[in-house]
Amino acid sequence: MSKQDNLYLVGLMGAGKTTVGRLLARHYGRTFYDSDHEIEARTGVKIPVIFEIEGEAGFRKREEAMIAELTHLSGVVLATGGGAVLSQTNRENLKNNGVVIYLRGMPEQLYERTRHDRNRPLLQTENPLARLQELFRQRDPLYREVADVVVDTGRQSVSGMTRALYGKLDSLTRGLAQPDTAD
Ligand SMILES: Nc1ncnc2c1ncn2[C@@H]1O[C@H](COP(=O)(O)OP(=O)(O)OP(=O)(O)O)[C@@H](O)[C@H]1O
Ligand SMILES: O=C(O)C1=C[C@@H](O)[C@@H](O)[C@H](O)C1
Ligand SMILES: [Mg+2]
Repeated sequence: MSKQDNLYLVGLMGAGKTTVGRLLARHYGRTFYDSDHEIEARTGVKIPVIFEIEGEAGFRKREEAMIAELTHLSGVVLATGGGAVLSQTNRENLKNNGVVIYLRGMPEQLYERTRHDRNRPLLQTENPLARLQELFRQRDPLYREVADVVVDTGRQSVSGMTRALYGKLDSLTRGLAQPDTAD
């Protein structure tokens, strides 16, 4: 398996990893996985319940095992959980087995996108914007460390961002990608 066989998305909560990941998978004819969804499917409960029962540390263990499993597959687009890059093992698995795309959003914008959603336990605080700012400071260097491509989500729409990505990725994955040019 070579690095070009897979595409991995990293970035903070609300960056668009799941949304953009699905579109990339369809475009390149690859199988889409979302590590958060796989963990939920495997445990039969939502992520906030895992945090409640096992704490963040318990969730991170499950996440590490899941990322290891998913980065051993070939021909996939993988949307990772926002905190996956905290683990060095995950960072190595991601860097070694796929082209890593960092969807880079600013905390203020991510706050707007996530404020009505209750499924992100780390944002269930009095001041979720301050939490996103803190997470951005901690994690931006880690996302950059693993990334082959950095895309600022800025004010771009999902479709604008995905189109810009096709151009960058086609040169990185030349010969291996099988774009479905219909979208
Ligand atoms: N570029 C964008 N412009 C506007 N809205 C966006 C953009 N990207 C994502 N969104 C919206 O933001 C919300 C969060 O996106 P999404 O769930 O894909 O993020 P995520 O990175 O997978 O987050 P998490 O790490 O929490 O799983 C969704 O409602 C999505 O439609
Ligand atoms: O940023 C994070 O640490 C998280 C992001 C989500 O994708 C989930 O993996 C979980 O809510 C933790
Ligand atoms: Mg997601």
